[in-house]
This record gives sequence, C-alpha cells and structure tokens, in this order.
Amino acid sequence: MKHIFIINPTAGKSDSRQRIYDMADSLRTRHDLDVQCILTKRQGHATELAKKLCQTGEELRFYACGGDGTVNEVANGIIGYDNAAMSVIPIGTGNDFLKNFGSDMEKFRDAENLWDGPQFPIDAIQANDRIALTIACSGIDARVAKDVHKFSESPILDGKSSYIVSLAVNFLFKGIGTHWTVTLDGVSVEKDYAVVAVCNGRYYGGGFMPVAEARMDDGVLNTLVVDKVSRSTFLKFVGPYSKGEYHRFPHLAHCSTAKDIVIDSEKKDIVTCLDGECITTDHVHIRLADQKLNFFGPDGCSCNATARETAPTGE
Ligand SMILES: Nc1ncnc2c1ncn2[C@@H]1O[C@H](COP(=O)(O)OP(=O)(O)OP(=O)(O)O)[C@@H](O)[C@H]1O
Repeated sequence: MKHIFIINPTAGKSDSRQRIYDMADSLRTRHDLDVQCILTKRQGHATELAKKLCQTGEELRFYACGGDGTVNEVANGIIGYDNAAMSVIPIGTGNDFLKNFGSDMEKFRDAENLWDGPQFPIDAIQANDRIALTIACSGIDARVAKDVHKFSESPILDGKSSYIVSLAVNFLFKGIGTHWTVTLDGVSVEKDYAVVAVCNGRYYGGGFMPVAEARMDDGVLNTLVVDKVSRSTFLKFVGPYSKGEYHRFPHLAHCSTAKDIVIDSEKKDIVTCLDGECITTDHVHIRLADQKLNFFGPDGCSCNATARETAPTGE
C-alpha cells in the first residue's frame, strides 16, 4: 500500500507545505509506510495525478491536502478505481466537505489519525462530466461562490466573511433570478429561478447548509429549488436558508428527492458550483453517480455526523 499526499500549495491563507511534509515523514519513520508527497502545479492537476497513479493498479491511499477544490479534484481522479481510497487533510480556506463530519473534522488535521482508519463508501453527484461530493448548486449561490475566491484573498476575511461579501456584491449589483427550464424526473417548469441546490452533503459557501437532512451515503440526492424572489424577500430568506430552514418558506422553496435533474437555458448563463469549483454552461444534467467514492477517515467518524434525522414539514 502506498500513501500519496497530494498538496495544493496555493490552498488556504498560509503555506502549510512543511506541516504536511512533517506528517508524511512521521508516517515513514514511525510506521515504516511507503509515503510520497506531490505538489499540484495548476488547476485540474490533482485529478490528472490521482488518475494516473490509480491506473497503475497499486493499492493507494490518497490524502487531499487543500480545500474543497482539491478534495473535489482528487475525488474526480480516483472514483471508479477499486484500488484507491481518499481522505482529506484540511489546509484550505473553507473546508466545507469536512464539516459534514462534525467535531471529528479536527482529527483529519493529523495524518496519524487517518493512515490506518476505516474505509467506507460515500455517494457522489454526477454533474455533466464532473463529480461533486457535497453540493452541486446553480443560481445566485453559484455566482456568489464563483466570485468568493476574489474576496478570500483578502487577509482580513475568513471563509464565511468572504462568502458574505460576495453575496452582498451579487445581491446588490447582479440579478437574483435567472430564466431557466428546470426538469425534475421528467417534469419541466420554465420560469425564473434563484437557486437549484442538489445536495449529497450539507455544507457550502463557508458553512451554509441548504438541506440539513442530506446524508452522504444513503443513495439519495436532496434537491432544493428556490424561485426568484424580490431583494427584500431574499434578505428574509437567506438566514433561514443557510440553516436548513427552507420549510419556513414553502411558497418559495421546494425540496425533493428527484433522481434526475436537468437545467436548461437559452443562454450560457447557468453557473454551477461543484464543491466550490464552477462551470458555466447552458445545460446541466445532474444525478447520483453510478460509482461510489472510497473514503477513509479517523476511527468512528461519520459523514452524517451533523445530519438532521428527518425532513421538516412546512410551518
Ligand atoms: N499549483 C496551483 N496553482 C494555482 N492553483 C492551483 C494549484 N493547485 C491547485 N490549484 C487550484 O486552487 C484552487 C483552490 O484550491 P482549494 O479549493 O483546494 O483551496 P481553497 O480555495 O483555499 O479552499 P476552499 O475551497 O475550501 O475554500 C482550486 O481550483 C485548485 O484547482
């Protein structure tokens, strides 16, 4: 078994490379493991690296060292390879993926808790030709996420503050709704939409949680569709939305467990964020991925640690 640390040197606000090298060294010396550290050189490189290594057929454990973008890229590289599994060492800005593990997130910071941890499958979202692990969101939230990186470079803004600033800019200077046809399990409705969030997990945008009951290993995607709203309604809605309280706005937000989600537009104006990585297109087709992702983590951890037991009913 080989242990591969894929490190994004640009992730997060400070350079964490040395800390990762030290952890890798510690695994070598304390446990006599075959360990390799590889730095990514550009966007998309983590997927290329992981896929190439998986194709050797060797038994591999990957550690995605970065933020959600790096996690997403390594997942896209290893999914479908039985000889590979991945975990995460969070050194990014937001690290929303690991929030699904609740307080165990802290244990992921030390490879000592990971290298012999249990392996389990988690679901993945197939969005066009890409995989997302947590949320595939289209609409104003995706436009906010697309812009968030501009603000997260500021030394005075943390993950959530960067998101709030990006939200304010999009809210004030760009429209809330976009005219699309959204098709859920074959039923199409053409109108103006604010958000279509397809959730396997629960967090995005520095901690926003659209669907609190989304579980990452139940074979179900929870899709929240939000109509275009006025600015004043949006202001009332966004707080509850970020806490999974969509049920307080049944006239605006509809949650379903549709298996097949398609968004079409006459223009190339659908921004879709996949674990924070954005694509822009005029057609998005989203469903549960055929393959599950092999994941490993600290003993006893659960990707559903913070999940609400059942879907709420409207008030
Ligand atoms: N060497 C590199 N140079 C420039 N960009 C890179 C490099 N390696 C990876 N990237 C890109 O950096 C982007 C940000 O990475 P990542 O999301 O992991 O960190 P982050 O933005 O700090 O964290 P988070 O998304 O959790 O807030 C990704 O789009 C990734 O593809």
